Amino acid sequence: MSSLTTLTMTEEAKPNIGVFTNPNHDLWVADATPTLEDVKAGKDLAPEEVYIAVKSTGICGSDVHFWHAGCIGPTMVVREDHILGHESAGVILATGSSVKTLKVGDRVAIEPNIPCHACEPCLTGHYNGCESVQFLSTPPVPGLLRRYIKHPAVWCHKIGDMSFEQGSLLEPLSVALAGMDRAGIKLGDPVLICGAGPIGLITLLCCAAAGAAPITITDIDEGRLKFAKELVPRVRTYLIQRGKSPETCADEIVQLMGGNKPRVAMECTGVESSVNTAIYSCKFGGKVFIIGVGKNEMTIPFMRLSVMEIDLQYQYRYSNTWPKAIRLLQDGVVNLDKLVTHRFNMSDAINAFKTAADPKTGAIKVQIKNDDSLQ
Ligand SMILES: NC(=O)c1ccc[n+]([C@@H]2O[C@H](COP(=O)([O-])OP(=O)(O)OC[C@H]3O[C@@H](n4cnc5c(N)ncnc54)[C@H](O)[C@@H]3O)[C@@H](O)[C@H]2O)c1
Ligand SMILES: OC[C@H](O)C(O)[C@@H](O)CO
Repeated sequence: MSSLTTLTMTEEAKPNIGVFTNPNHDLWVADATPTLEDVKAGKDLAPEEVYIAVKSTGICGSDVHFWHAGCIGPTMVVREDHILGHESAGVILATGSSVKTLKVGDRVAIEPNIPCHACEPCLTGHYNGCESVQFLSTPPVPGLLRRYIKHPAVWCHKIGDMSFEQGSLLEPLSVALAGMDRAGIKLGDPVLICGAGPIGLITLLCCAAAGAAPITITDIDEGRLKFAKELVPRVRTYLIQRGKSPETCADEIVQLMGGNKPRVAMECTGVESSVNTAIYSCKFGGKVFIIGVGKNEMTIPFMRLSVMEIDLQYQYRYSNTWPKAIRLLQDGVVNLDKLVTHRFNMSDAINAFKTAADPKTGAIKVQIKNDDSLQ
């Protein structure tokens, strides 16, 4: 049996809506499932599932990309009406009969994946490699930009009294933490971060917390570099200028780092020239760790990697990072408060997306709130 409190539903009793895109690059807000009636009735709730009132959702660059480009790489393609969003937190409205870990009213962050729990990557703990994962907001799986969703309880993480906004930022923090873990960044490592978007900035906060020194961050946008400096005053910033070769940029970055070549370059743009700048910057035996996603094929300086014994390593989403991410926020080791620059109501989602997509707005992380919970 599922359970539901009247109190929560009175507060939440609005019909379900979602933020959609389609192959024509339209963006609109319309009715979505599950319906309010189904949620109220606890209908179709499997024993291991919960209904959640989504309170706050961050817009990710990939949401904008699905809207503007209709795809990410050759496999993630918008082929029909599609709901966006995968950075969310909310409140439990109902629990399925076998759910023991969550109760109605619990505040949770939603890990937006449903792996199969049966394939080799799942069985060896690397569920980000699940061969049949349903990743919410990657087509054709509908995303979280809705008022209500149904999700397996096991992929909901209790956030205590953390704000819903902070809860939703656990998703990009998870991306950065997966990178930190596998890149093996240590106290005193000289580190280069390429790209000062949300992922680069959160990686910067993690590198600073891990004691990397010196740290340099690059971007083509001066505003984003200024933001990075306000976030972590000790970071050195390097503006990538059009027409400068990756070799020249790399030389200037190493000079800026006092002659210290980075042991690790965290690549957070997915842009070919930036990947190459990272490769030319690194020390002998260093590592270029690539979080950014980009073109299907790229030209990279193969022999530079070879003669410098530089490892090239990649990241795909995350696994097992959320409990760690929650601890880091709760203990103040990483503070993401400043990242949210703009807030919109769900009914105003179109303007939220326009703001997130326009570099002139200075937006870093745009949040979409449910109408009754604008803070
Ligand atoms: N691997 C994963 O699992 C994973 C998860 C989340 C995001 N991503 C990817 O990580 C990347 C960063 O995400 P984001 O949300 O911060 O994106 P974003 O687009 O907001 O940030 C990218 C930043 O890179 C800057 N940039 C562009 N070209 C550059 C260049 N040549 N040199 C230096 N900086 C340059 C942009 O100005 C921007 O500030 C994206 O490619 C995103 O798709 C990957
Ligand atoms: O953080 C998760 C990423 O944004 C997704 O993998 C996205 O790039 C495609 O769904």
